[in-house]
Amino acid sequence: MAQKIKALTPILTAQPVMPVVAVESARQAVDLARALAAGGLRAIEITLRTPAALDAIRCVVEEVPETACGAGTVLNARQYDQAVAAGAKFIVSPGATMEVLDAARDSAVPLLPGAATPSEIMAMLEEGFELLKFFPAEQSGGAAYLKSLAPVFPSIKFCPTGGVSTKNVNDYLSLPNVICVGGTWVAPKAAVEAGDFAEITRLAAEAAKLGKA
Ligand SMILES: O=C(O)C(=O)C[C@H](O)[C@H](O)COP(=O)(O)O
Repeated sequence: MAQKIKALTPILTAQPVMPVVAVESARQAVDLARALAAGGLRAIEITLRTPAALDAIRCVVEEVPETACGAGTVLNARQYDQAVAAGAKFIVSPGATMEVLDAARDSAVPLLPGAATPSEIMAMLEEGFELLKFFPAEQSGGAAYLKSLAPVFPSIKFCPTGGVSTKNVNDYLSLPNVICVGGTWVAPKAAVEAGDFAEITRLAAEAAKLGKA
């Protein structure tokens, strides 16, 4: 098994919801990670979609040790290595390329690669990856689509991300092939910009109570 399942599983099973965030500064990321952890969400995916992301990962790893800080939107080996150097505990990719899979094989830091179709899932199985991100979840067919994959791919567990919200989260979490979900709703941009971290703690606490973990 190329995937470091033993390292990845505890991170994905510790909480039902993985907060996916894009941060403007390292300070904002630290405040956010603390607010989420206070609500019971102690893993966070900081996407490499802002210039502050790598610095943010570095600071969260140092200053919020109770949080498992991962890097998201990792699209190539260079970003994989940069995220690992920043201290990321796990790497998330919206899809999967041979380059990213090779980077994962060479690293102690586990990868959650993305897949959305049966052929993509079969390619991941061939490469030894069984914990997958399902992205973009809602837009690709949602919980009904994932449910139909379960009997065909019994060994695969997904983290659906993209369009998951309080409205549909239970549809996903009730499926046998869902290990957790990813989403931005627990850290809304407006609350982050307003510095309303109490609201984020409240949303995190609500999310932490959902089924699964
Ligand atoms: O950049 C990535 O690799 C991502 O994972 C993108 C996220 O899945 C979406 O940002 C989810 O956004 P929501 O639909 O608001 O929950």
